[in-house]
Amino acid sequence: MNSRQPIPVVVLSGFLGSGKTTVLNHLLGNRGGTRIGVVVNDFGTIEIDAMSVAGQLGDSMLSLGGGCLCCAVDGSELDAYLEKLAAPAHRIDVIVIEASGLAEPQEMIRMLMASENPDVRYGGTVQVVDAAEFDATRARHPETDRHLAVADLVVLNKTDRVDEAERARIEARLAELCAPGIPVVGAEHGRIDPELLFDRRPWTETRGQLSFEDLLAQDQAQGQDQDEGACAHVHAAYESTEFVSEQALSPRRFIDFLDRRPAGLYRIKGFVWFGVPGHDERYEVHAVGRFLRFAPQPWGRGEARLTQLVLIGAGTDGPGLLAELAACREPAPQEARPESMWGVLRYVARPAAESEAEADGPGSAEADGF
Ligand SMILES: Nc1nc2c(ncn2[C@@H]2O[C@H](COP(=O)(O)OP(=O)(O)OP(=O)(O)O)[C@@H](O)[C@H]2O)c(=O)[nH]1
Repeated sequence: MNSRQPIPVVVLSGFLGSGKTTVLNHLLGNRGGTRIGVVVNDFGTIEIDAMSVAGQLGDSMLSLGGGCLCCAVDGSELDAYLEKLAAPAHRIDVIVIEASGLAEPQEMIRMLMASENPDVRYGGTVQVVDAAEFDATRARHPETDRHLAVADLVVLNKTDRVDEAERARIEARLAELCAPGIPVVGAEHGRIDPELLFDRRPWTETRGQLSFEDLLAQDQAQGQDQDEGACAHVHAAYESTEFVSEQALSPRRFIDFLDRRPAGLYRIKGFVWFGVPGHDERYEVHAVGRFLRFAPQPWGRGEARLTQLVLIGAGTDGPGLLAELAACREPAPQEARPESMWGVLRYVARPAAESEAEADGPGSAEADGF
């Protein structure tokens, strides 16, 4: 007989680049004694998100790349993952699924509610919203409103990138789009109170605005589209291009490539090796819309020097992008002058206190890529 309480499974969703991995890393770094199991679902086959959280977790993380978990129609794949994490040996208190930035949370909820695994139970959906991209994301993908409607908690992230008035406007809009009484928590860099997730009595127990029947009805409504081969999911409109290079990239040519990136190329993430003397770190890169950031990090011990990028966009020319990136390769990076890194260094995030102090100073908008 199963004497354990079922482990709550929380779905962490949100559009591309909204800050899901950042929230997850914050939770992992502030979990106290709580043991978190994590399932990461990367849209591309290069598991950038998984790499970004792996350091903190060891064997209580499972990653799935190459497509959206929400497309696993019968949920057996997800069930298999949850079963592994729920094994008593892991002593997990809560499982968080970081959905891909293009996932349909309703599908994941449906699968979790339909799961026959007695060791887990659906524990709610957290929807991460990028305050700076709020209107742009809704305009491009009206489906995101549907995602807000099933959320049990909304994290309005990147509040540092909007002013008070804009934040108030977004909050008012969110109150209309979410189910009544759903909390909207503002956050900078995903810093939310972990208690919101680890509470023994999760918020969903009192909300429950979405029944299993509702989800089945939604499914049937979508079924017709799917029969016709027109997947109703957001990600049907998006394609992912992946670039890997063992050769260093020229910082100047790469910045030039980024400056010219087409509007449809909505998200770039990964790690770049420039190999310029004095800058041999691995540079994590994030582009979300026109926003661009680099973060230098040390290479792992024995880690191969490599550039790995995932580019996600709508109507992008994959082979063309790959050709442009191939042209950024630099066969002799050790001969490059340190100044060639200046273009990259302009986009390196400064520590929070420093960037707050300089927020009104010259160049801060430039560094955000505006
Ligand atoms: N200015 C600012 N940047 C943020 C904040 N939160 C996250 N970011 C940055 O936004 C970028 C995307 O963050 P991620 O956490 O990778 O977003 P994600 O939702 O996991 O992205 P996908 O997995 O591609 O959907 C990174 O450069 C983060 O450092 C924030 O509150 N303020």
